[in-house]
Amino acid sequence: MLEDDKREEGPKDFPQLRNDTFLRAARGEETEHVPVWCMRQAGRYLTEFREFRAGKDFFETCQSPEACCELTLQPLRRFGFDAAIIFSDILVIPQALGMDVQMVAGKGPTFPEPLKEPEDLQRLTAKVDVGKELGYVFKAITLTRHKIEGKVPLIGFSGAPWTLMSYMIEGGGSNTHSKAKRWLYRHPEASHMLLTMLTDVIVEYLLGQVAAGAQALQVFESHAGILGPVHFNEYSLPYLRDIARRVKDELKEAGQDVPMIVFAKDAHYAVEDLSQSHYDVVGLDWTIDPQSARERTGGKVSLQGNMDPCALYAPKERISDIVKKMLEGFGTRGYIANLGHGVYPDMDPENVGAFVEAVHQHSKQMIKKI
Ligand SMILES: Cc1c2[nH]c(c1CCC(=O)O)Cc1[nH]c(c(CCC(=O)O)c1C)Cc1[nH]c(c(CCC(=O)O)c1C)Cc1[nH]c(c(C)c1CCC(=O)O)C2
Repeated sequence: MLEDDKREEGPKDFPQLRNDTFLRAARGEETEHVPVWCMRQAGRYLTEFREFRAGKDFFETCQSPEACCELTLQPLRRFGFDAAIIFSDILVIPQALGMDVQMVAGKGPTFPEPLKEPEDLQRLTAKVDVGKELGYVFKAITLTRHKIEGKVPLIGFSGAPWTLMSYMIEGGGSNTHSKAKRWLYRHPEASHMLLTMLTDVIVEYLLGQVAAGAQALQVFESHAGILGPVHFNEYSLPYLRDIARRVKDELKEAGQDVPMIVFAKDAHYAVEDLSQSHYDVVGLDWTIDPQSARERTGGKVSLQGNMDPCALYAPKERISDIVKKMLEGFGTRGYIANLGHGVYPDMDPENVGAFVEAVHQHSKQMIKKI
């Protein structure tokens, strides 16, 4: 028994993958149905999640591989998702850089001492030992890859540089992001310095996740929308590209091909550029029409998204109709169904289940007719 347990610890001898529709769709290959998963599929809308998290600190939960594994698996026990995303948070990177981040109930992530001026960059750890600081995420991924028993692929993720930079300067959520944008206008050099530092850590972090067992990677640029096209092109896109290129180059050398997804929320103006930024999949929020996204990306990449998370408040029959239209807009090839952002905490889990079933049912029928 002890030997078995020990064997389970390493990032090798993983159970064979039984459902690879998500990976095939990411590569633009044919599938029997359109794969589906939801951002924030592990979350407070599930009673079992709330029970498990009750009374525990959020980031302590993130630091426990066993807890992350359990929370990642919870939604798979309920719904027929075609992929799982490791339970963690994008803000573990600022923590690895030496910043204090707390999750405050009712307020969200909070940095007691955010970066105020360029001198504050000196407070950040210059050379982060990613294996040491974020090894708990790698352990969570390895453990989950074993416990998921090959049911579906496991997605690793990271926040993108600009989104992390904006949290580190704002100190938490913000409507205007004016403190972080002030840096872009007033301290462009220091901004690029910070974004470069973050990019270096993110590349190593994503590669570490793959070495630990992640079968796909998603990069969240959740705060893209606050940047206009000019700032996006200067402060987001080059770093997103650099991340994909460096991760892919490194993996190629090792003979590995791990699909990468970029999700730049509210960056509809950048969809063409994102489709040529070395990612396999472009994730979309609901503000962009599926058919026009297809036309604008010209079949160069797979697409993921993009039902309005609020559409899950609709009655189940209506959800089914909305899903059907979405599938018709995207087409069934090179497409991964998802919401345009995370599942909201007050969502009825049954409606999430209805979404998953509708994607499978309609897409199977559509593919049969082709
Ligand atoms: C911006 C961002 C964060 N974290 C993340 C993003 C990018 C995606 C996005 O745009 O939403 C990424 C994230 N956070 C979480 C995941 C886990 C995997 C999954 O999607 O199921 C992922 C992929 C767990 C989480 N991260 C968080 C929760 C909810 C809090 C809890 O469990 O107690 C979960 C399930 C907390 C969190 N963490 C963050 C916020 C804004 C919040 C919400 C705060 C609140 O609503 O109170 C930062």
